[in-house]
Amino acid sequence: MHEVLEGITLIAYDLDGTLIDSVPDLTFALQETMSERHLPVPREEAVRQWVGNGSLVLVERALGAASDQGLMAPPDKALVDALHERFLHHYGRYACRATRVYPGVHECLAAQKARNLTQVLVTNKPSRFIAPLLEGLQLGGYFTLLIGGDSLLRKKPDPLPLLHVMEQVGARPGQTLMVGDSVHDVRAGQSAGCRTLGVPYGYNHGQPIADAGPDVIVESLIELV
Ligand SMILES: O=C(O)COP(=O)(O)O
Ligand SMILES: [Mg+2]
Repeated sequence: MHEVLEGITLIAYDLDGTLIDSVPDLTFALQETMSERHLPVPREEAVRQWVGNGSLVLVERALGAASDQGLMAPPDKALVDALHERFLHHYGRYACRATRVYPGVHECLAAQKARNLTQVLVTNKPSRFIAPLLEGLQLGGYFTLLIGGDSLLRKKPDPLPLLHVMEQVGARPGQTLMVGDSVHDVRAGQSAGCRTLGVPYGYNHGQPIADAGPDVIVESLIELV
């Protein structure tokens, strides 16, 4: 067993960029959203830099980038909100089209289940997409709790989602490991007093995850088997 799991009873996983590569479908939904308004469509490499703070911020970043490039007027709140609604609509239709589970994820989840560790999901993704995605990718059945970016009053990097899940399952911070791909996961984990583990293959706004200072970095979750 990997030493980072010593004394751990609860593992909280981030979703996008940690368990699944969802950027192709997020990109497609964002492209549909922008193109139906005749706005410039973003490329996948750009979207990869923008994911991490939930869907509203994703739409804001797409509009902000287009306006910074002089391709449109600065967006007002009404436009951001309207496009966010359309984004949610399109993503709801295509969330599982090209999204893939990263190597080692199934094996890791099955191994911790066999060890009787409690596993929960703490993502900034809107909660309505979580269960259908997990079902579609055969990842259902591992998680005791599913917390989305709109489930509680505040989302990562705020510690609230982690404090909530620890309270719900009766785990102390010292018994809890936060696993994620971005600085927001590491900050949330650190602020909640948890152990933190980073993966380098996801989305961290183009920065190495080491810069966020997690306790441990693993190349793949297979290392936790
Ligand atoms: O929806 C996002 O922006 C990121 O979601 P995550 O917290 O699962 O990485
Ligand atoms: Mg993530």
